[in-house]
Amino acid sequence: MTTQLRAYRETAAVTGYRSITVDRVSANIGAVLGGVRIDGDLDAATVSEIRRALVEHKVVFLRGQQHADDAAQRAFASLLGTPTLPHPTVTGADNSVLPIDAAEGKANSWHTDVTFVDRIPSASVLRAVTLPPYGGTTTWANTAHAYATLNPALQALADRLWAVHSNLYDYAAERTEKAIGGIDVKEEAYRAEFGHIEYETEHPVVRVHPVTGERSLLLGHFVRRIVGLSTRDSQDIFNLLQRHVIRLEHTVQWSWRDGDIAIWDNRATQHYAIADYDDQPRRLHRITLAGDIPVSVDGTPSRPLKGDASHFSPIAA
Ligand SMILES: O=C(O)CCC(=O)C(=O)O
Ligand SMILES: [Fe+2]
Repeated sequence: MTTQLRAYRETAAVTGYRSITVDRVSANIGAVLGGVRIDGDLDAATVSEIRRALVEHKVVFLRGQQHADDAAQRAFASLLGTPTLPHPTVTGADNSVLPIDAAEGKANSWHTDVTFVDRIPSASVLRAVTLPPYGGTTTWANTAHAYATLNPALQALADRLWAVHSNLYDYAAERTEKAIGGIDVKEEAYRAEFGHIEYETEHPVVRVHPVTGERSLLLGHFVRRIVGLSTRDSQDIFNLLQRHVIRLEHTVQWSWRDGDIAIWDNRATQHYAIADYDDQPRRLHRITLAGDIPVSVDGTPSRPLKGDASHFSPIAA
């Protein structure tokens, strides 16, 4: 355990939670927070406890926030971090609120958000707007726990690897899957917009968390290849590590209800939105918080290779 992590854990253990309640959903990831009604006026103690619960449990859930609209969500998110463009290429009606709408595509593939740029978002705040009558759960995996439970020999291997992440990941493979049900025209347009500028960044496969000092595996569906390996070796090593990240014991699955909000630490998680609700409408609104450039175990920062994402910087809340 690093000194940074030990110090962090000791502080957390001594102080406990006073302003909010924190109930684990499972052993390794996820907690429900109580005693919070979101708006822009939460007191500093509550905000700092929410932040702490977030880095400790990786994804936290708030229930009963039916009063919240986009403005309240944005005001709340601004207390936790700095809202940013949700994505360097996707635009929306309001550029800090990203509608996640089934009509425009389904995120049913394991990923960490926006890993193809150097400054990966630190966290996201996702609010249920329209839910299907069945299905439509979201699953998160704890990538720090995944690293911690890897065999030490594999940890040592992963510590030395770097991966290239790109927004032009294998859409063709996705299409084959989609072709079974036919390709939605709007979805095609969304994909065209999403991929119209290529971004590529080299990230360490193991990043050190800037708050807790924990090591975590940085992979997911934007990975194109592992640096220096042949295509086959690259695929095999990716599969070996990615399979470990998404072991069910490392995950939590959330059944959305009206008024729910999920907040995840995008520096220590992957997620997957399960597409098991047929053609029922489903819509959530996401506010994305700016993050910093990952660093490897020896302190080397990620390197952008293609695409200028310098505009992908904090915007005014
Ligand atoms: O639809 C969901 O539940 C999550 C979608 C997603 O990947 C995201 O909001 O980043
Ligand atoms: Fe996502």
